[in-house]
Amino acid sequence: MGSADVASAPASASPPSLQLESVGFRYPNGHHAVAGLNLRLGTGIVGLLGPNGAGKSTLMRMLATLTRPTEGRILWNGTDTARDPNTLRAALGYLPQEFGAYPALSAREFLRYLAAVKGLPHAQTAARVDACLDLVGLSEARDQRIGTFSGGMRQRVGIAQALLNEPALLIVDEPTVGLDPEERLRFRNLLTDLAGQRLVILSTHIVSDIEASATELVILSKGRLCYQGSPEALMAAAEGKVWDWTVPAATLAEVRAAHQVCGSLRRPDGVRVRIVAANAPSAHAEAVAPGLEEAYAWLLASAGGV
Ligand SMILES: Nc1ncnc2c1ncn2[C@@H]1O[C@H](COP(=O)(O)OP(=O)(O)OP(=O)(O)O)[C@@H](O)[C@H]1O
Repeated sequence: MGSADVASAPASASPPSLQLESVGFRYPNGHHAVAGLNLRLGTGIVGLLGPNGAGKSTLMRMLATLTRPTEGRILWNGTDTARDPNTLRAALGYLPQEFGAYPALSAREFLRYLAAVKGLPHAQTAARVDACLDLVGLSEARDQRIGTFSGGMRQRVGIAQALLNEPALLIVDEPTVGLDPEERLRFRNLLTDLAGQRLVILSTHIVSDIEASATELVILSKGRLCYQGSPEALMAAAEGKVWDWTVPAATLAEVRAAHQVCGSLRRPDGVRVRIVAANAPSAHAEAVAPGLEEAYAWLLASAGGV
């Protein structure tokens, strides 16, 4: 199988459907980390965004069937994942936040080992492993020990292992943490290539990770859904709420204390700040078209969830 086939052809022929009905999760200490989530997701790249502690990892672990919701139901193609986790697991590729690869093994050895653990038919393993390594751009390095890899290369090994079973559902948790800008860009492009007929759920608190790729956004704040929809609609909702204002450098601390500043740029005539606010912070401030980062900041500010 060529790499293009690997990229575009998940195991299941029918389009994926993931449905959450009033899903919640309460930790044993009583902390309600996720509450009342209703979602319907199909093919595409879903960016799951939220500030630290919003409940993203808790949700990802429930979606990956590592924990069960303490409230509500998660349905994969109509099957309740609490009653029958194996239907979803057979279709799942998962790259957790902490991905442990064995540094003493080569990428190829490691993937062959995982293919055996995942129960892939032995006759197909060698070709499948090489196709997955090819897809993530590690063909040339496949016989090198993982211990010698950069952070970005290790993350690509993580994606390759998640693709072994041709998943219809690919879940990736905070994949770009610790990567340099070039590796981040490469990783983002890879995820875009992988979308095809899959549902890819990418959790992050970094807006630029999903800016170019997400077809849909799911935004959590304090365990609750505060937005589901397209990036374009989120930006449209912030229209007229983003301001460009040049202030004297000496007043910057004061401006930061009084307003929500989501960017600043030093200029010879002062500091140009980007502010999200319902009304103009000054008669000298000018409304500008919101970027996704600013629209996200506006949503969180207006939801009181920053
Ligand atoms: N084992 C646990 N017991 C109790 N509370 C927990 C536990 N794990 C996480 N939490 C709490 O649940 C909430 C959601 O945590 P979670 O890790 O899901 O958030 P997150 O959005 O993934 O954040 P981050 O981006 O920091 O990983 C947080 O308030 C966190 O402190």
